[in-house]
Amino acid sequence: MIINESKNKRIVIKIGSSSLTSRLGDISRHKLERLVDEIVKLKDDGHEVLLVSSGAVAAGYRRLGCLNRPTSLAEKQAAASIGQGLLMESYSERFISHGYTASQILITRSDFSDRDRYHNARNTINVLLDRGIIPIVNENDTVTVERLKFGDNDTLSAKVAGLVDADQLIILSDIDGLYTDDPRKNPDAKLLTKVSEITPEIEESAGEPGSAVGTGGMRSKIDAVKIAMASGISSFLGNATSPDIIHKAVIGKARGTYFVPGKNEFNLDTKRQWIAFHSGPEGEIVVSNKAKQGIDELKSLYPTGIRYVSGHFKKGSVVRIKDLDGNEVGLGVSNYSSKQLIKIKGISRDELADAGPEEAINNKDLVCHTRLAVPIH
Ligand SMILES: Nc1ncnc2c1ncn2[C@@H]1O[C@H](COP(=O)(O)OP(=O)(O)O)[C@@H](O)[C@H]1O
Ligand SMILES: N[C@@H](CCC(=O)OP(=O)(O)O)C(=O)O
Repeated sequence: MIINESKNKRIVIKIGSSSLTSRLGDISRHKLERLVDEIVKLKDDGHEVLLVSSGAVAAGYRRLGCLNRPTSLAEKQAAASIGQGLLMESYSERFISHGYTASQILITRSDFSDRDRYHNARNTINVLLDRGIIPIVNENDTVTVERLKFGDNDTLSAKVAGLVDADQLIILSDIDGLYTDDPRKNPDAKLLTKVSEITPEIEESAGEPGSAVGTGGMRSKIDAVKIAMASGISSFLGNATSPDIIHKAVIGKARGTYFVPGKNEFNLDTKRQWIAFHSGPEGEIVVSNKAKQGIDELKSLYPTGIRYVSGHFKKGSVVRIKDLDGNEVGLGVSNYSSKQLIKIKGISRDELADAGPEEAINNKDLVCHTRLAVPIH
């Protein structure tokens, strides 16, 4: 795998709990410092680095008085409240010892579902990266209710990589990469070194976490890679304990799995990423078969193609687009409120005259599910 080494890149690195913890399940300072030292080499080479780090629960549960990693939500959140500060302290101390500054960013899903807050997060992170700071992102575990959780840091890292237009997403775990099956269960499983399409076989092979501290297992890593691919970002999955793994991953010489977005990938811009992965749709419109075909071809949707409208939404809201059989075919930003759409549905462009924009949904504000084989929301 040959990668242009000379260009300074924007790299998002995700470190899972399993890569930061000892066999007892608490934070291993040695592992953390080794990874920081590797990141420092990238910084010295001129790359911009953003870290998505798990480990808050692992770092905090003992001081909470638990003997083992807790399983109840309230205890996990309490442990994260203690552990997040301790985790950041360890990161900050080590980065500062090398002359670099780290910053903490805690995110909940609702921070991303609001478009202004999404943009604000992007602007803030850009300032930090421009000034050579290493932002360290984690889910804001302590305050997040289950329903509003990103759930795992794998998909969070891919969404952050999209937000900041990263050149590469590096996911470090306790395994050498993606295998044809969970190698802990199947000794004949083979390592896949390059993947340019997430096939149904790959989806099936991706199993549960391999340790008691991991959250999403290979399943959530594949979901993350799909989000990165849809955003046009290359990913790498490898073992955090393998020497010099981060530098080698960047130059394309690491043992692990490289995921390369194929030419046919949709390559969502930031607006479409927001519509696809973050927005909270507020209503539904059902479209004719002809209009559905247009959506599959990523063409704008006109009022004439709309059959039914349901829900109460304002102009500018994201709506689900369904076909006549009730299957969701896409998502889009409506140029009209639900009230207005009910009035103009089914009418032709000529009849619409000067009542408003010709398109009910502009193709730039449209995400089509058939072109986007990734989990939405
Ligand atoms: N097809 C697969 N290839 C590689 N690992 C797999 C596969 N299916 C399941 N796994 C398991 O996923 C684990 C990594 O996920 P996880 O435990 O959540 O780690 P992390 O804490 O780094 O996020 C591996 O240790 C492995 O046992
Ligand atoms: N936010 C949680 C970790 C969530 C998570 O995704 O964990 P992991 O599967 O180890 O990357 C924490 O900091 O403990």
